[in-house]
Amino acid sequence: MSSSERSGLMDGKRGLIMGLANDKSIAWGIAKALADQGAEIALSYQGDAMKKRAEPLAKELGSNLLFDCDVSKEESVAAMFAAIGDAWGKIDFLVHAIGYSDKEQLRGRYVDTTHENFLKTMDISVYSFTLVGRYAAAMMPEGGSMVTLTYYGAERVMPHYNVMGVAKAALEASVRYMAEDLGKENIRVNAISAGPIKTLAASGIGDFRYILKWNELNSPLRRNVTQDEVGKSALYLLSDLGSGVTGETHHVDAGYHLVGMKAVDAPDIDVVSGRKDA
Ligand SMILES: NC(=O)c1ccc[n+]([C@@H]2O[C@H](COP(=O)([O-])OP(=O)(O)OC[C@H]3O[C@@H](n4cnc5c(N)ncnc54)[C@H](O)[C@@H]3O)[C@@H](O)[C@H]2O)c1
Repeated sequence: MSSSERSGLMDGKRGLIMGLANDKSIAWGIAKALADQGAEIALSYQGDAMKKRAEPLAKELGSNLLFDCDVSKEESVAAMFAAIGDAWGKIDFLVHAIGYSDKEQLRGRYVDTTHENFLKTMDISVYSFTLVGRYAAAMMPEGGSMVTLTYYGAERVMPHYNVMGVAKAALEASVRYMAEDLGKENIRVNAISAGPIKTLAASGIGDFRYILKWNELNSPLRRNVTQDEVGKSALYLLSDLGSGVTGETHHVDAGYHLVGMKAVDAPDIDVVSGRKDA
């Protein structure tokens, strides 16, 4: 949706979007879609390396609430929410677009996942949503809406997704439990299951170009989705348009999740070239 189609769906709403790495981030696609509709946005990134990319993006949105927050440290999360509380008092929405696993283990066999990486992956990719959801809910006295990002590798085995698939399955389950816990407070909790998109995090997954090409050739829409399309779906879930929806995992993947086997008209491809000459 361009600003010319602005309908003010998010006028008067304020919230936090976590997981900004650069302008390819899904967090950025969502931030743009919400800002276009009038939302006031606080943003978070992690670590000095991301700061120089995050600062101009925050400026572009006119946001002066930009935080360096490491979700594996509760004191970092607490400090950020305290600062947002000082500035705004309350919030209406939260976006969690954060995931992590050692990229050496996003190839090869799942069964070889180390204990250390299993725990770290679960901490950053699963527990952190529960943690920030708890802090955010405390700042939503009149209700609100939360969205996290997941992937089809939670439901089916995907090449190289390994421990991230196990983590995303746990994340989707935690969305359902959080939806029940917070529903009585008029807080909705949903996940968007996005199709593959070329981002910093995705580049750590083995053979990602092959996965991208396979989805493009075999999804019902015969293409991949964009960060802007994920942004538009997040707008639906975070605005009043999604008022009756909670506990849902909503696929924004050009329909790939319903596919059972290679499309008859799709060319076969190989991992090395990305596409085999028939
Ligand atoms: N790109 C895809 O193909 C795709 C598909 C489905 C779901 N997702 C999910 O979307 C979300 C956003 O990823 P993205 O693809 O936009 O990539 P990205 O690299 O732009 O974003 C990932 C973010 O996670 C943050 N992060 C990692 N460890 C952190 C920590 N300890 N504390 C705070 N932040 C931390 C990074 O700083 C980064 O901003 C992730 O949950 C990812 O699994 C991505």
